[in-house]
Amino acid sequence: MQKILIEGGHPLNGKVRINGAKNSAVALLPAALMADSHVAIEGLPDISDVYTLGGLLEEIGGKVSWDGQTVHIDPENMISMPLPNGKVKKLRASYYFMGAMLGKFNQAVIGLPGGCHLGPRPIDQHIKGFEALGAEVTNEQGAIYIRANELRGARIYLDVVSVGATINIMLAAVKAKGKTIIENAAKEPEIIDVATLLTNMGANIKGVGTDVIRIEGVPSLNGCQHTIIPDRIEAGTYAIAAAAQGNEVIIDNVIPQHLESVLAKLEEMGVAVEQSDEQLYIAPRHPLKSVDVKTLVYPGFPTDLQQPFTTLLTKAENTGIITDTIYSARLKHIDELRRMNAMIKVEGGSVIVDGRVQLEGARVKASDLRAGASLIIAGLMANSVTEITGIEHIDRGYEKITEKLNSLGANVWREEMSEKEIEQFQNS
Ligand SMILES: CC(=O)N[C@H]1[C@@H](OP(=O)(O)OP(=O)(O)OC[C@H]2O[C@@H](n3ccc(=O)[nH]c3=O)[C@H](O)[C@@H]2O)O[C@H](CO)[C@@H](O)[C@@H]1O
Ligand SMILES: C=C(OP(=O)(O)O)C(=O)O
Repeated sequence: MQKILIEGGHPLNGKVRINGAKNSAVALLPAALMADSHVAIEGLPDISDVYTLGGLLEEIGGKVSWDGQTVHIDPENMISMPLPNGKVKKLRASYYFMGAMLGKFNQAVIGLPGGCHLGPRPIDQHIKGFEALGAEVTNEQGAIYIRANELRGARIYLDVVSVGATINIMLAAVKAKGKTIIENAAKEPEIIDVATLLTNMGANIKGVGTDVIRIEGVPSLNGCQHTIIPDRIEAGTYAIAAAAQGNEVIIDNVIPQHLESVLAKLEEMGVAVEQSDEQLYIAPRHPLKSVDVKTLVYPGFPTDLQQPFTTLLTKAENTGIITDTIYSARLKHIDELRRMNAMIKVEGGSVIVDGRVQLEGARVKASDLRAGASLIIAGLMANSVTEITGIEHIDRGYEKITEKLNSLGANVWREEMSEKEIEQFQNS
């Protein structure tokens, strides 16, 4: 088991390249199982979530191989097999095996997903969608059993705008007989990316990126080649790190439109932001102004950048307020930031962050992926060494984070934890 150490205070300069989007990758891989023949996906990020899902595809008989940046999936020998335990519990996106296997085999048995603990994360809207398509769904001892004689298109109104439910219903519906309409659908770029893959496989999907998605079922899906979109959350994390501790940072391989809400907030704080087709240039002008942030569904400010942004606000000149309307309990970073000298209060569902604080290095624990990102940024800003445990969460979503930060001038490294440290970590 390893920890990450950061000697803070070094200014960030230079260029960092962003990899393929985690939240696309984790849906593209299960989607690939629906094809009748070989699927190649280019640019998947080198992160543990991708390997976990690759392992699940292999468990059901798929052949998965890497050729540099491209992952090849041969689904010919895949079979309908229950996946109640093991890898499915390691991440959230294993729930996409529900929609994909239901769509392909008319049945699926999948353990309840793991992933970041952000407060309650129900999947009632996924289930509502599967049932509307004609499936019977039961929850037996922590696994979801889904069976259908035949899937038939349906009109489905999502009571909550959900990324996962939108993608899962899309997966289950692409081969269903007739027309499916998903209303109040989520509009995240990753949903468009998954729909692009499915369309390349022969699916008939219209309206992705709007809140009404129309799907005409097709009898079969062929293999194809697909290139993943860049990770807007990874790009946003580096943009926030650059605003906090940078001089001039260029973020390469990014779609700037995917980050408009975040870039607007950075500009409001006085950060110089320039955009070109595939790059962002970020240069902070201190002192940074305080801002208030409310997370919303896309194209609003993403909940996945709420925790990193909290860290940035500790450096602003006044008090900033962050309200997460998607996951109001996504707060596990706060006590850890307080250990680093941050002055943060939680009041009435909002996080109130005092600026003008010099963060200090401390021993802290990442309890979820973006809490980890917020602590890494705090470590870069702190005036001594920060030790972060729980880094398996960070490795779920950030490719080569220590190498990338060091290439920007940071001093970040990994160390093996001693037995005593592991014991303390496990008991904490
Ligand atoms: C693998 C992946 O893509 N993860 C992302 C995905 O998670 P995930 O797909 O799990 O998040 P959702 O968009 O589904 O959740 C949005 C909100 O809807 C609620 N909800 C969701 C489904 C449901 O059936 N019932 C229900 O009430 C959730 O509790 C939450 O409050 O979108 C989140 C919101 O942008 C991001 O933080 C996660 O990084
Ligand atoms: C919450 C996240 O991931 P997951 O949904 O996979 O837990 C995230 O990427 O910030």
